[in-house]
Amino acid sequence: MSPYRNLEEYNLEITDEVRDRYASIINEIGEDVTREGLEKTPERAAKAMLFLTQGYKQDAVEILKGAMFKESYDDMVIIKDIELYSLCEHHMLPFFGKAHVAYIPNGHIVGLSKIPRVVDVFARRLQVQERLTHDILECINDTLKPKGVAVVIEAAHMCMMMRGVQKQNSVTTTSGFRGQFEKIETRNEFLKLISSHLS
Ligand SMILES: Nc1nc2c(ncn2[C@@H]2O[C@H](COP(=O)(O)OP(=O)(O)OP(=O)(O)O)[C@@H](O)[C@H]2O)c(=O)[nH]1
Ligand SMILES: [Zn+2]
Repeated sequence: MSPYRNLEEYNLEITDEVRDRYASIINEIGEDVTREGLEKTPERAAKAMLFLTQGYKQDAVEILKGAMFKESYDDMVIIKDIELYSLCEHHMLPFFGKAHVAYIPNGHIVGLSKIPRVVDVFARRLQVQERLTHDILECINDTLKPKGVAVVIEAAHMCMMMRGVQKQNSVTTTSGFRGQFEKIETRNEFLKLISSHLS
């Protein structure tokens, strides 16, 4: 089953303007938007773009606040290998990979599923990988107010693969650390755990 819910569930509506602009682009590149295979493409493309940028309409703080529970557990919580798909703001081409997120609770834990949801809220916007990393980091830090938070993102950028420099195997890693993760031992423990296949 697809991990993604359908568009209707998100209550997204495309506008005629977005659809018509996709039609113009298709014509401009030398295609015939009236031929059978392309007839519905402007609408599909508009829907896809709306889906991929739905993060602008979502509130990551509300998502976290809705599932914070008082709990005295104060060791590291790691959610690793969260798949993410975003769009680079320079070319509007995908970059995709994995996010690894950890926090050390400070009186509250958060529903586990909310961390990947927060990743999606910020990933489904026009982004650069660095800002995406910090958006996730600062949102968790400011809302949950943990003793520490860490975010690592590893991603491949289609704008570097399909075009431009055309490098197929380069992966970009970005990271951010706050609170106790600024201490080298805590940071190293986190980095060791996300690179382990057993954790
Ligand atoms: N730092 C950063 N750069 C990114 C990201 N996504 C794409 N880029 C880069 O954005 C830059 C835009 O550079 P420009 O020289 O203005 O654009 P360009 O002529 O299309 O560049 P090339 O990709 O080198 O052909 C490129 O170097 C991309 O690799 C990202 O998430 N973070
Ligand atoms: Zn790009």
